[in-house]
Amino acid sequence: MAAEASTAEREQTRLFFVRPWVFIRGVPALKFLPPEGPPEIAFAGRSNVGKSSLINALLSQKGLARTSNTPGRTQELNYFVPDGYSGEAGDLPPLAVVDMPGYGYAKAPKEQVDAWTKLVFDYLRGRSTLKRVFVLVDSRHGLKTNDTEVLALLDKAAVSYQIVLTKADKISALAMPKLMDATIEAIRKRPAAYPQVLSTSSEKGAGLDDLRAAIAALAA
Ligand SMILES: Nc1nc2c(ncn2[C@@H]2O[C@H](COP(=O)(O)OP(=O)(O)OP(=O)(O)O)[C@@H](O)[C@H]2O)c(=O)[nH]1
Ligand SMILES: [Mg+2]
Repeated sequence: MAAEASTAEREQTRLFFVRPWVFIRGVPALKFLPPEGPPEIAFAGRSNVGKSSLINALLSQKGLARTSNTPGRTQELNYFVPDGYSGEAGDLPPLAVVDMPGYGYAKAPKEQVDAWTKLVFDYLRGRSTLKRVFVLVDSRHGLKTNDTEVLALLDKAAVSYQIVLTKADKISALAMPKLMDATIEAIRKRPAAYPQVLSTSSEKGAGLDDLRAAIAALAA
């Protein structure tokens, strides 16, 4: 259960998310990253878990991040910032949100999968301004081996991460508490894991306010 937020905290969160956000840059390789400076948060997870959909739902902007039924939709590190900032040196936003290519998609050509995986892993372990990685896990599947590999990498690099169980509307109300308990147990001893696990549905809007509050707190 999230701690009760004060009225001031709730107002800060609302103001943060009420403004429009814009796409500023797609990064196909690390040398194209924007200058390091503002705090960044990233959405990582297996292909098709709902990373781009969750960003759109959080920012209340359908179509901002491109989504698809077909895994492998997001192919670059896509940067989103509040409107009015270019993200260039001297015009840095209070926070950048990064949508990432998914990992674990076996059907794309091998060179492409290898390139995405390298990009994702290099970014996750090497970006000093990365405040937290939200590792999204499909509620129907739970943590898989390649998720655990990513968690191990983040533990090793000491990058804070938080698990978000996505597509909560796809499992029964009875199954969710069990999955939640199993997930909390699975991360209990992981050094860089944030102990609170969130569940969301981009489709139904569930869990979004808790995630927004977590993000606004990271930008403060
Ligand atoms: N029922 C339901 N479907 C969802 C939800 N979130 C995403 N989806 C669907 O899942 C599919 C994948 O969503 P995306 O947001 O494109 O997933 P992604 O993780 O960004 O995928 P890649 O960029 O390919 O790695 C789309 O068909 C979405 O409509 C949700 O909360 N509930
Ligand atoms: Mg995507």
